[in-house]
Amino acid sequence: MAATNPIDISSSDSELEIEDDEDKITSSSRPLPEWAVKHGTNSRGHARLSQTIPSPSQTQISNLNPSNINNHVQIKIPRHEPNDNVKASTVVIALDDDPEYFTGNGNIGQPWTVISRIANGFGTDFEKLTSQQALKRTLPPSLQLSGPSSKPYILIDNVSSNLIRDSHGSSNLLAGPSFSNCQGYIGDHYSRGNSDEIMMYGNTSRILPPTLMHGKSVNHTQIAGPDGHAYRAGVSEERFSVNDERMVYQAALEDLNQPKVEATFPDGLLSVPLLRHQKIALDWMLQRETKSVYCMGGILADDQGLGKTISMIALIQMQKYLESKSKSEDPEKHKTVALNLDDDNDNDNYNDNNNDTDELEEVKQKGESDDSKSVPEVSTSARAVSKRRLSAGTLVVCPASILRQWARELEDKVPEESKLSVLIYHGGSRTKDPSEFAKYDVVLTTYSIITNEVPKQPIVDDDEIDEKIGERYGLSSEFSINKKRKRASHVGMKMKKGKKDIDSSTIDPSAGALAKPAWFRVILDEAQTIKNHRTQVARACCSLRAKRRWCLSGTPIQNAIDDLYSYFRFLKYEPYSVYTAFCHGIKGSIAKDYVKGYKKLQAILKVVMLRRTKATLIDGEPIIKLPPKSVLMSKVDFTAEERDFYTQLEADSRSQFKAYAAAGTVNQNYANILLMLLRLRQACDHPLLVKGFDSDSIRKSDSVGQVSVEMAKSLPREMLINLVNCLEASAICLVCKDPPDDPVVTMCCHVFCYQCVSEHLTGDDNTCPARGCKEQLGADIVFSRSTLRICITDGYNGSLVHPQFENSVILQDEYSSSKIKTVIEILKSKCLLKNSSLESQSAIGCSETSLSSEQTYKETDHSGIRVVKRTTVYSNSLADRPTKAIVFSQWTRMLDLVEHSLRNHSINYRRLDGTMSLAARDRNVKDFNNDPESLISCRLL
Ligand SMILES: Nc1ncnc2c1ncn2[C@@H]1O[C@H](COP(=O)(O)OP(=O)(O)OP(=O)(O)O)[C@@H](O)[C@H]1O
Repeated sequence: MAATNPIDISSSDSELEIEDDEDKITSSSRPLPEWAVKHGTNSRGHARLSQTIPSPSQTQISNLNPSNINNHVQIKIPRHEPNDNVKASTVVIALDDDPEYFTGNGNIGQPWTVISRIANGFGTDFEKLTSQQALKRTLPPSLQLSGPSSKPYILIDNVSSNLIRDSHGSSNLLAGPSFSNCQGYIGDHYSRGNSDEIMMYGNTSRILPPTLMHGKSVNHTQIAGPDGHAYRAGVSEERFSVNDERMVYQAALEDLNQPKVEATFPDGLLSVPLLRHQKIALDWMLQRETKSVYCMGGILADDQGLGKTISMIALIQMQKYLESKSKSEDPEKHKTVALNLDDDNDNDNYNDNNNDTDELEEVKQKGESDDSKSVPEVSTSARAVSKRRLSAGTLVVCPASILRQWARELEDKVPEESKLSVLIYHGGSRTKDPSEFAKYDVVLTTYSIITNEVPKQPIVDDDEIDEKIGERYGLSSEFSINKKRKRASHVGMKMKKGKKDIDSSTIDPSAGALAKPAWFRVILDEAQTIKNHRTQVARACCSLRAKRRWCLSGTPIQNAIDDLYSYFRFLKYEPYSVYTAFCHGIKGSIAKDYVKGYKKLQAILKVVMLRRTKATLIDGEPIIKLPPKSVLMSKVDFTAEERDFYTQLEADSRSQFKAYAAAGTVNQNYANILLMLLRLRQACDHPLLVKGFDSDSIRKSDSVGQVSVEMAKSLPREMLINLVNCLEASAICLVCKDPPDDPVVTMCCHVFCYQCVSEHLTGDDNTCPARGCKEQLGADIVFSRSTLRICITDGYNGSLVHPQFENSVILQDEYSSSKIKTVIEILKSKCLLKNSSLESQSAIGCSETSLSSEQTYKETDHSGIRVVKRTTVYSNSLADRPTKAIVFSQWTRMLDLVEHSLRNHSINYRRLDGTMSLAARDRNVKDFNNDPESLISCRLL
């Protein structure tokens, strides 16, 4: 959720530095990076390099050049968001290389994102570019080098919505979607997510339509909707890259003719007024829910921070309001409508084949008789007339990190008189009785719980179809379609078989409570979580029985068009919810003629998707007015000692690499080489990070790492070896079913992504999430590869610290590195000074001005007619509010060191990291937002 006027300061490699290095990548004087670029790509076009370390190869490479040590600080002053809660502006500080920080986290259409990913995916392509070419293609115009700049390290970008997304507010960035994105970024972006993206580019050799060719101007009237203005955010013709399919697709997405009708929203249902674009969204959603014959729902794909949550809450409230109105006006009619609402057409067979009908009926009656008075109106209509199955209200599924945020929004944005009853279905003590759900208007739960409790739809056997689509460029379309036809019949058979499977799996006795009811509405927040339709989470979500279905996502397409299939499947958007139809109707059309294909896709999407960005105009006015955002990057110099340390580390790394090369063991040692690169980056943050820990144990040193090292030390060597073998043999995480990111193995020999299992270490439910395993988990019995290896090799910790530095002061906890010192200086200058002056102002009676106000004004349009326009004006008096700061790093060990300095300078802060329980996170987020005591609260991500 948002805050105002964040100032974002991140230290990282600057793009300028990265680009300057391009020539050097190909130079023989850079053997290590050259290898990293070449060998970092596997046979599928994935960059192994990026799967393993959290930074683009170019970033790593620049670290090896002593003249180009990445020790920069970037300062961004982004815009503020509409947030009635906002009491402060925010400073965001990134402490380590974080290309995401420059690129956003995967929004299509962000030029940096796209092009830097091309560079990752096609290391060789990138190598072929001269540094100037690369620079031109990579940097937004405002950042391109055209002669000496008077402000070489000050970047100002008022366009990038991704950056805004990253910094659009305290709670949003820290506890909300952005926090999860941040987590997802570390994991997804650099391992599986990034790989998929690279795969997409690997298949991409298409030429852009003429209108979108690089260097040619785009006729906006051709790509914009009939209203002539919409959806050009981040799409600048200068920025299009040849061969960039995603850009074409972005343009197509933004060409959707968006609705403009605003819903009339009764007073008293929300405690804040809806913004205009939210009223439009509400009207559109009501239409989708009430007027469409099938697929009652859709994808609300507004940009991050535009208020999708509040729009959905408005929808829930509105529907409840309409229903109670209709009931009071015509009770008979209401009954008929209610009966229809119970008709869950995608699972009609459910109870026909269901031996549990009686049981469900019993449960239903129990639910009704137990507490009929407390049953909310909204779900009553669906439930009361159900003769066949238990019904419940709205189910919201979201990542655990934003579960409380949803609860807070439902609490804060709904006035007492119209309160919705909300159940947070999470934690070990959650109810097992499905009839409980019927008592609530809204049930909030997480994707992990859905995955665990809901039987999965069968996987679509699509590999060969995919291959054919991928091969299409080399084949005549006829050949490829014929081939596909054969496959289609095969898959069709499978799907039919699958339908039976669904029915039988739905009555799976092991299914949890969530699988039982027919939900009135299911909302998937951060719906990109299900983008891979093969994953368990996606298949479980698709099995949920619901009348109305919604996907919320600010980044509806992250990797490829295939992402859409998963949404269509969930939404039951026929015929594209059937994979063969999706492949033939959408992918096949694009393969045949991409211009027509994308137009067709636009039309298909238009039906079910509403997307606006922060630059979207309504009647010529931006839907949201934000103050400018500034990005400032400053360079931090090492002290002499730090520089010596880094130079020595680099020299050691080089000679180690040469030794591998001489022995012909580069390939076998690629992980170690990546580790060396990682350590160079860490050395830029604080030399202590390099000492004594391997990469992943550093990241978890304050939680899983240290306690598990202690435990691992006490285990017999054979057991350790067995655990390492388990870890290395397992290619997928048992929770997300993707290749594990930050893999860890439990004592019961189950392998997970660290992030996936961490919920089971700190949450209420601490049983092993592997199916059928009931082991109790704890941080002490979850091991990383490096922990196990350290213990197997009798304490060797992989430290690359040269003996001459063993006792150096820079390797002490108390030592404040140059980067940390700079952070403290920035905090003091941007926050402390300003806030103390504010304090004195308020002492003499200055009042805080309101954040935003609806203003009506008259202006003359082109035809000379006076029109009345409304706009929301956000106060520019941000200077009047205290500034808060967010400091983030990808290494928790670094956060420890920053904390140390914050304490030394008596700076009040709260910490937030992925290892904390939801309750602890929630508490800290609340403190950060509300604590009047703190001049600054820094949350360390
Ligand atoms: N009409 C409104 N009045 C007051 N505050 C609002 C309004 N609309 C949105 N906000 C606030 O703006 C912030 C961002 O909204 P929200 O988190 O719902 O955006 P979102 O589109 O869901 O973002 P994301 O994609 O990151 O989840 C929240 O703090 C929300 O409370």
